[in-house]
Amino acid sequence: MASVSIKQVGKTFDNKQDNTSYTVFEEIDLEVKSGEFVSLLGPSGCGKSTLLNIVAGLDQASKGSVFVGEKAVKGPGADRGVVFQEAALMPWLSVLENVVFGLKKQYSKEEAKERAINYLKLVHLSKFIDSYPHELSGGMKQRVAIARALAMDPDVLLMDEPFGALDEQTRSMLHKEVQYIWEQTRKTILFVTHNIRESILLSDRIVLMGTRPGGIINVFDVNLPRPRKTSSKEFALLEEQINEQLAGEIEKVMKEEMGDDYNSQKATLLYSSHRNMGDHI
Ligand SMILES: Nc1ncnc2c1ncn2[C@@H]1O[C@H](COP(=O)(O)OP(=O)(O)OP(=O)(O)O)[C@@H](O)[C@H]1O
Repeated sequence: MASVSIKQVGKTFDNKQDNTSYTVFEEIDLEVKSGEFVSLLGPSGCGKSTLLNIVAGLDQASKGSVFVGEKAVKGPGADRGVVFQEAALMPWLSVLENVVFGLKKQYSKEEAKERAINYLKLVHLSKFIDSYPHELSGGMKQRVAIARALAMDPDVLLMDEPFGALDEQTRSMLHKEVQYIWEQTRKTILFVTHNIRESILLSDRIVLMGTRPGGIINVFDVNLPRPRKTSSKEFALLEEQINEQLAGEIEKVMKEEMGDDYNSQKATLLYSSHRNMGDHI
């Protein structure tokens, strides 16, 4: 297990074609403690994925640095496992072979197989180890992707909207699964979502990001006992609080994007009746 320290990280994308640049965020400071589950929540385009990719070493910060434990992030590494919205499994390999694939360098054939089977057990896919990706549902594919990441025994699990493309029931089942996995493994988890409920259900802390200028606008501690009930009064209260702040951010973005076409009444109608703003941001 290891902590993640994001220190004064800024990111600017340069567009060489027209010599312009776009600063996503100027300076982000965030400390994710060892074993902590932290969600990044915010409107579309605020830079959640960009920040996660920088921590993953898939993208480079324009300034600042990221540490996993004591080690500075210089690129992708086995200490960080990443799960994306799409499972990206190799279709010509079975479920077992997909998980074994990344383990071949580090482990003997037998060890890799045993390890893969254990992690597929953890995500409750023992019965499907010989199936091929096209025979699996979207939720099952994501469970394979999670097993594949965990089998490498990373210190940190980075998840970028892992359930964003799934239906509500499957998503809800996978929430339970992730909580179970987190309790079993106590990995440090950084989780990108635009779903308020999902973030309250799963996280110890929710980092709310804003846009233009991008950055952290608030951090919410979720001091609710697990497993969390969406029907509880405390849950609803926190949801309302986050919703209010997020709605303000979204309105700001819409105003900028629409300019004179922006109609605040219309926007309020569109957004305010949805507590779970997941589909709208
Ligand atoms: N490679 C790139 N080149 C130029 N701009 C980029 C690049 N990647 C991302 N951006 C821009 O950076 C901003 C942040 O993008 P990012 O995908 O991190 O946001 P996000 O909060 O994850 O959004 P979403 O919830 O829609 O996935 C966006 O305005 C996006 O257009």
